[in-house]
Amino acid sequence: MASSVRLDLDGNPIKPITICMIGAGGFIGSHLCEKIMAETPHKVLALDVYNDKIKHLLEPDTPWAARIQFHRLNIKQDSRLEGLIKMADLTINLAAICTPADYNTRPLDTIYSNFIDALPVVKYCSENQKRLIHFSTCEVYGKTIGSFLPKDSPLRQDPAYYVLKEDASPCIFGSIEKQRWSYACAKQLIERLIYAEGAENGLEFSIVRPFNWIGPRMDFIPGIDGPSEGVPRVLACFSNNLLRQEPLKLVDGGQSQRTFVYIKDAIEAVLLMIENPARANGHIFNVGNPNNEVTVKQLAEMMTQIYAKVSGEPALEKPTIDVSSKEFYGVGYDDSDKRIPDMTIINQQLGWNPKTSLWDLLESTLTYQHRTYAEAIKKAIAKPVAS
Ligand SMILES: NC(=O)c1ccc[n+]([C@@H]2O[C@H](COP(=O)([O-])OP(=O)(O)OC[C@H]3O[C@@H](n4cnc5c(N)ncnc54)[C@H](O)[C@@H]3O)[C@@H](O)[C@H]2O)c1
Ligand SMILES: O=c1ccn([C@@H]2O[C@H](COP(=O)(O)OP(=O)(O)O[C@H]3OC[C@](O)(CO)[C@H]3O)[C@@H](O)[C@H]2O)c(=O)[nH]1
Repeated sequence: MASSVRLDLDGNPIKPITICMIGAGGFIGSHLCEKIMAETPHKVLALDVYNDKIKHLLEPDTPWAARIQFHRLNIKQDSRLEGLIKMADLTINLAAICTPADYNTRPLDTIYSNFIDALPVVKYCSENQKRLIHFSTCEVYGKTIGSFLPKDSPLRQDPAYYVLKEDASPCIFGSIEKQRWSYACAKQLIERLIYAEGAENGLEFSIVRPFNWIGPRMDFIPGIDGPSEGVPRVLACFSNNLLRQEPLKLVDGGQSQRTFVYIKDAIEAVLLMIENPARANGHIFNVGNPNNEVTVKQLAEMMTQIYAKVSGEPALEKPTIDVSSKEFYGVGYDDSDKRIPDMTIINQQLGWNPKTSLWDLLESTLTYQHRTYAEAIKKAIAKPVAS
């Protein structure tokens, strides 16, 4: 922990607080807990059904042992939830089903997880006058306005038709049978509910819209620390292919575009929100890196090149294959075409900017993936399958 007094962005000393972090055992939660333990005096009540990704933080002999407590609970059905929120000054809700392969195949679980299960959290924060930082998603923007223009329209090059602004862009989803949008729609409704609690009942809130945060500990590698048939998000899918020396699968040609931000940059933005309530309350924040835009095909090519460098293994002669979205995700899949975050609000309120280039963040992440999984994959491949 830093020994000097921490100051907020307005030069005031920051008082140590207690944070109830729901979903603390996930990808973002694990990095946020790490940062809070290493750099701040705050306490964390870490709630999740799993703790594998934060085990290293829960050892009794760490310098922060008295500041982190793990509570294994499912927020769907646990009477301890309100008490834990009451014990804290701030609640951060990260809990969600948030892998696209689930949105069209498990739409009910997706909607319950992202809307119904989040309701009591909002209610307890509002009733007990506790501050809430809620994790939404960039998917609430859906498709860009530009995607509806003719392919050759010059307006497609105009940022007004594709840059996504918290307070101006519309939310454009596909039809109801495109169940891909069940997640975005549930997240949109919980955002509206939180906003209304702020307007009508004075709830102090901030909403975070992450734009493809990536880095170590994201999701799982199928058959190693997750189900063999499971489909994680693209970073883990491509890592799995590279580790197994298989071609990377490009869904519908990999033409969709994404901006990727390094988890460690993004966590800095969340810490600024935590420690600057007067600047963060009442705002919705895009958190992404507009400079790191690629098509999914370009991402696959970059990851192939970087993995060859960090592993010392030569790249495949044919590193990618095309697969239809119906084959890969099933019926009801649809996609966001392009996601560039407007950075005005986070810049104005918190002075935050991302630092890490896509190349650098992939190099450190793939070094981690290789170090963590290469041996286990080799063993799994060598093991004869039981007949
Ligand atoms: N990673 C990104 O780029 C990204 C992008 C957009 C939105 N988000 C949002 O950020 C949040 C965190 O995402 P992540 O990438 O860390 O995902 P994650 O799946 O790694 O983490 C979510 C955690 O919530 C826990 N959880 C889920 N349901 C729960 C329940 N009922 N009770 C207790 N714990 C429960 C899970 O066990 C998991 O550990 C989610 O709300 C997600 O929608 C993330
Ligand atoms: O093997 C694969 C896996 C995926 N794709 C394509 O890559 C694009 C990105 O996919 P992914 O990271 O899995 O998810 P999305 O960006 O579409 O959605 C996420 O964004 C934020 C969040 O809310 C939470 O993380 C989530 O919904 C996409 O075009 C896939 O089709 C691929 O080609 N090959």
